[in-house]
Amino acid sequence: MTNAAPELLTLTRPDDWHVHLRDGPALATTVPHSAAQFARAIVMPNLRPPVTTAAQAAAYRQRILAAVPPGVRFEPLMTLYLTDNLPPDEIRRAREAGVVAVKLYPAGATTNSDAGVTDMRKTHRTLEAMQREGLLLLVHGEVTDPEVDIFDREAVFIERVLQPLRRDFPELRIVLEHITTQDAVQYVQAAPRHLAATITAHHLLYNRNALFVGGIRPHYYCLPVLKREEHRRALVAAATSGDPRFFLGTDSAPHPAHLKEHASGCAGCYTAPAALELYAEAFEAAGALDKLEAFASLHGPDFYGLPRNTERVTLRRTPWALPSSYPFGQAQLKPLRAGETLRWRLMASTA
Ligand SMILES: NC(=O)N[C@@H](CC(=O)O)C(=O)O
Ligand SMILES: [Zn+2]
Ligand SMILES: [Zn+2]
Repeated sequence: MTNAAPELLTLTRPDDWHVHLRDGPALATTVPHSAAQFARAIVMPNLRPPVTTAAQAAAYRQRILAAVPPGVRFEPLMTLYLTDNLPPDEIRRAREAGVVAVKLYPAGATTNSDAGVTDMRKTHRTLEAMQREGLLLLVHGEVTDPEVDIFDREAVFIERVLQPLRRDFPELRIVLEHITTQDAVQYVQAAPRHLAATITAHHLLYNRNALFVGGIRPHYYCLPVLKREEHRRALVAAATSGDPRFFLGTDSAPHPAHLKEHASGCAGCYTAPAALELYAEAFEAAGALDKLEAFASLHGPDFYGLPRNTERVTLRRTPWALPSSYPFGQAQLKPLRAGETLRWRLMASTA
């Protein structure tokens, strides 16, 4: 196998179906990184305050576009943040403004989720409107019940929240974001239709040991938190299986380095600058580089009902050192694998 491994890997230009670009001066760092890697990205709405109206989404989109480097094609796909009182009327306005999806954060589940949903029943009329207007529901799938062990919160969410939700809204298209467990893989595989999942590069590459190698390592801390090796293996098997219900979503989630290296460090891994390289590493380790294109570039647009990209990109097997940090407004931003050598490198894309 290894001596047949390719030096170059060319694929349809990929998209990122889950990314945090943040706002303000952060966009000068995050947007060029994502635009160098991806043609389109589903932009998460967990700003402060969150993006809850069509008008806010349209304005945020313009700020993102203003940060795209000249000559680069990058299309931000906008989302709204579901709250207990997002009016059903806003869904039609959102669709007309080009918003493609609404994001469910259980209140308190993750970064900037305090405005999230406290009780699903409060959202039912809005979910009906989404089902009618064809907007997707994107889900941070963890319960917040402090009685539930943090490593079980995804599995419990599926049983307590997702299962009833799918029964009540059978025509709603749902993406279970950044899945981390074998339970989630099996649940998605068992669903006949309208359910898919994104998988991050870091959950394909690491298990929970990575958080504690030689001391606590905050740059490996994200939510949902890394899980046991058996779960990582289930994610790799799903991503490399060719099953169209699994596709790429980096969940690249930048935080200033001083707030990650902190007594109460923020959750989120910044992977955008080398996202495709990290996925290639995970697929290569599984002997499945031939499955990367479908996962990274084909399954996502197919599920969202959007055209596939026509440009191609090339990855080259050549060692290079990832920078140890980037400027991030007044702060520093440390990517996952800061200063380390990567095996693959993305070359410029071609038409
Ligand atoms: N993944 C994370 O750990 N953090 C994300 C939020 C999220 O996607 O849950 C963030 O916005 O920082
Ligand atoms: Zn999340
Ligand atoms: Zn996220």
